[in-house]
Amino acid sequence: MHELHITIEGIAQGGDGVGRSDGMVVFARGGLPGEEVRVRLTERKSSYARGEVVEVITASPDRVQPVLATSNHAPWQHIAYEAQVRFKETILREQLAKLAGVDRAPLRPMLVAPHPWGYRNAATLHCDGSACGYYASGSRTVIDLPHDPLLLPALNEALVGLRKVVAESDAVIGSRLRLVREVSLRTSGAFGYSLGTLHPAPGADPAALQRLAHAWFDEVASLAGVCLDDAEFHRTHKAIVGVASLHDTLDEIVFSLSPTSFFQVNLPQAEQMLALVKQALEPAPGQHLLDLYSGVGTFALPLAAAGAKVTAIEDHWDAVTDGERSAALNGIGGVNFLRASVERALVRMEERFDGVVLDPPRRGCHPSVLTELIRLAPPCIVYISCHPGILGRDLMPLLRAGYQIQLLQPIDLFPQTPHIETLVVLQQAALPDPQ
Ligand SMILES: C[S@@+](CC[C@H](N)C(=O)[O-])C[C@H]1O[C@@H](n2cnc3c(N)ncnc32)[C@H](O)[C@@H]1O
Repeated sequence: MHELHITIEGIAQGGDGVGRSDGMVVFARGGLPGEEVRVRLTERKSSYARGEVVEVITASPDRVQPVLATSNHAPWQHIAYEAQVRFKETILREQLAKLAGVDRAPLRPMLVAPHPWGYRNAATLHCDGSACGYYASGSRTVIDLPHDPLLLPALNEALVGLRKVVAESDAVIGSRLRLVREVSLRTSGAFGYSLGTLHPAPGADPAALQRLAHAWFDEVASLAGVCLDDAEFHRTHKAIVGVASLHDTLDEIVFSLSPTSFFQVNLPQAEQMLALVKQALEPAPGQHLLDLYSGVGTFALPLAAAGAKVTAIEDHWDAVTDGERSAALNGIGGVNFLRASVERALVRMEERFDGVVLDPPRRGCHPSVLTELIRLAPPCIVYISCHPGILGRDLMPLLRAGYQIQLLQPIDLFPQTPHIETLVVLQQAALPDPQ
């Protein structure tokens, strides 16, 4: 493949270094601003090209020795943590200026992570029969990863146990990791135990899966259960052995969590985010709040615990069941979960809400959701986004409708990766004084 010698001038959303060659923009994976690099091209279009840095000729002072030899799931591990934070702030500022025309917004400095490694409480690893780890950059080749430094220690303990069982008991299990195409792990920081889920490979022998689950469970003392992802019945995750759900705490609320429900992976940082949501919405008796894309009620339950009535909308079956179970477990009465898509549920709503939390998946909101929100006209909206470009796109209609940004707070939920989480507090502009 063709190679180029370029100087990296900036950093793009997504994390690649950006340079130029003969007027063409080059996105260089692994390059840092200020560096002179040699890039091997992997894709070439008329106006831009993409490639991989294969040699750093002049290194940036922000470059550090990577912890892992290769890794697609920690693509910023070669950047010093302070510089990661700086780059994320720059990308966020640029994207909001470009896509939402927001250039004088009160962008606060990033809330940095106290633990830039060893923070994740959940992960899904791919298995291909001999390797268990993550995909290599831009391919479906699984890179074997015996120890993942992004994970909480209990999850690495579970992974070590799985490998030992597979290595030692090939005869018992029958067919090594080819039995499973993925392994999901979730651990409870509060209670110190974990849950494993096996996603079977096509045609995997059910009896061998059972033997693998039991052997893994017996090997790792902190595993409270091993579940089977039953792809034919998406809504159920049966425990092969032990329990099929786990408890963890956030804001002193105990959450019941099924293997597939979304839950924040970096809980110390999620606590900071929740504190900002509560500060913005000031939940109190007499208020009615709306939590859109509510998951298991990460925001809805603490807001209801503070006395507000909360309507929570979420379309994932298990997440709603988890939310309802957690409300009962904590004696929180004021929350009503609607198991529905936000797009469909909002159209039918007529109530007046005192505030809204909006935490969509990476793709952001369907335009109709923003139109309906504008119709409902809550005085305060807290938008939580994991993609600055999509955030810029979704802010546009809200700003045009008269909302103003009160707070723009990036929170580093995902150190060692280019993912950028941002919390935006929007207030309806005051109506003109009739005098
Ligand atoms: C980024 S997560 C946020 C969950 C929750 N707010 C939290 O912090 O844990 C987005 C959630 O939206 C849900 N979701 C995705 N699309 C949806 C839709 N169209 N309608 C309702 N829920 C949806 C997903 O299942 C997921 O639980």
